[in-house]
Amino acid sequence: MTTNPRPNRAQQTTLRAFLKNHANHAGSLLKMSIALGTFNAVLMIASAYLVARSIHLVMFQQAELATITPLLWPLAALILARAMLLGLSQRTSAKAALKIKTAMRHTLLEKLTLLGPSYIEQHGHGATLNTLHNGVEALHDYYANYLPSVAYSALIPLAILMVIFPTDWKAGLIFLFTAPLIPFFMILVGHQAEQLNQQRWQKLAVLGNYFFDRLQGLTQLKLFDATKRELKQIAKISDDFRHATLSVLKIAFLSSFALEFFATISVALVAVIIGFRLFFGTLDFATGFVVLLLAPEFYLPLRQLGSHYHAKLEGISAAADMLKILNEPIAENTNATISDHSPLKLECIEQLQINNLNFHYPNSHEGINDINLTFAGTGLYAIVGQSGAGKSTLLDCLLGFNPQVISAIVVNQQQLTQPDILHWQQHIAWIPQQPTLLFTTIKANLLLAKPDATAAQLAAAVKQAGALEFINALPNGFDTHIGEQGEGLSGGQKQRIALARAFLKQAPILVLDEPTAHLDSQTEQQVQHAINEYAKTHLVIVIAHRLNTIKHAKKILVMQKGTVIEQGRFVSLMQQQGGLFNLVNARSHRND
Ligand SMILES: Nc1ncnc2c1ncn2[C@@H]1O[C@H](COP(=O)(O)OP(=O)(O)OP(=O)(O)O)[C@@H](O)[C@H]1O
Repeated sequence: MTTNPRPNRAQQTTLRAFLKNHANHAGSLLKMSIALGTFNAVLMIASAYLVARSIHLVMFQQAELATITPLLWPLAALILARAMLLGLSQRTSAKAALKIKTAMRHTLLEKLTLLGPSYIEQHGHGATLNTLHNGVEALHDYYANYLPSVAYSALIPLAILMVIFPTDWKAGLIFLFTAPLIPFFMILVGHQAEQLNQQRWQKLAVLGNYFFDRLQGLTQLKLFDATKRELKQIAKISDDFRHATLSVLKIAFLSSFALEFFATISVALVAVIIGFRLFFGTLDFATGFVVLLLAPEFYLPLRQLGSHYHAKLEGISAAADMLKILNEPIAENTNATISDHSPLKLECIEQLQINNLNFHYPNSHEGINDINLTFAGTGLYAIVGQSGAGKSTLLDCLLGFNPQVISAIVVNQQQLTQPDILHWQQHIAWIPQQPTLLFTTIKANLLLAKPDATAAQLAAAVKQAGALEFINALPNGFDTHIGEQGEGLSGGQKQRIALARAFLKQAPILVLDEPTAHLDSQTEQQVQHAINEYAKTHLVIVIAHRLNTIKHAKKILVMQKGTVIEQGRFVSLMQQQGGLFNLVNARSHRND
């Protein structure tokens, strides 16, 4: 995982512009929320006038209840309207934030899909998850609270000044000169707080990566008796994070205290001056009382801006991580987007070609070179080679996980482009070495491939994968809940569920990585038979080690050091005594 240095001034401007641009996803909702909030403030000013007038009538003109009733009714209506406006405005801004967060997650996921799994591996699953989840969540307060409060801090004091100046210009002047104190102090502490908050986010990303890694490898850590050591390390990283959080909180408390202090002093100053003027009779009670009622309301939006300043810091720090993902260049065709409207036409696969495929991992010489292959629409193709020969890399490129080289793939004479990737992937069923099974029932896991599958289709696919017997033997059959990553099932059982899911999808291309690795010899035969049957009508590409798989292949592709060194049928390749011959011999020696 890499850590971001603190963004400089130009980058911060970019981050603010980025957050502002994203507000456009719910621009009208945000504007509506601000308009409702501002209208609420206008009603507040009107109710202050009504309250002051009523009290003035009662105290100085001994007015009866009947005299002030015409003032009290509108006052009650104003109070009710204000409560409704406040609720509506908050609801609208929350809705806007939700819309923006959804759009942001969508944009990030699209970009991550384009960048492929290698980007996530390089930057850490925990850190990426942190950006996608905590980062996007941190934007909620930014859009729902901070942005509206920026608008209120300008609009509401302005509205109050507009009515105070004609009423009592001296009080207006006090408001005018004390108001800037609050934003000034906020900017002063904000700079330091921004830096500390950025550091806090970096520490959170490190913590996320560390937790994710250790949780995944918990069993192995236990076996190596390394849990205590790791716990110490986790405690240390958590402590670093705690210190970083406390530093931010210290600044936040300090700034809130200062803002409250300035606001209170300003209100007190107005109150003292009004008091003196009332005492010396240079001001009438109703005017003085209106000013006193409006004084706290004048500073309230500025105080709220101060209390939401933390949301701004969080938003900016989270945006830095997001922008890093979104600005990550894709080697070729950087303007490409993933589209649901791919021009690719694929009713069935007649031919699949890989032309001049060259791929290298970022900052590394490792990868695959000069791959040129042709696959027919049906048949079993086996990819073999020593560990590190480039088999998985080749499959990753074929599956569109490395979008920058997608144009090397030609299907039915159509060259793929980046917008085709999603559409292309829908035509492939893929079973990696460790297939993903979700924390739900077996049935739900199977239906992921074809949500509308009938019970008969489900049973047929499961039977074909040799999984029907063991699923039926489970206490709840298809409704048995399995843990995360298929916890509660054996390796072979997980593999067969994944296979059944692939069969259910009936994709024209089935790609498998070591499909029989975890199976006993009887199940291996069953599964191999099922794969061979599927290959009669579909294209099956498999990374294979077992002789059984290789022998039945229509073509074997032998890889070495990132290139395909030979290809052909088993018997002829063995007769050539080349790469495959050496591999088979080395393996049989190992087994001896
Ligand atoms: N994310 C990565 N970053 C950098 N290099 C990588 C990455 N993944 C793989 N490699 C390198 O690329 C080469 C090909 O790896 P690949 O995983 O494709 O081999 P393989 O034939 O599938 O190996 P195995 O049979 O052990 O799974 C190896 O030298 C490997 O070290």
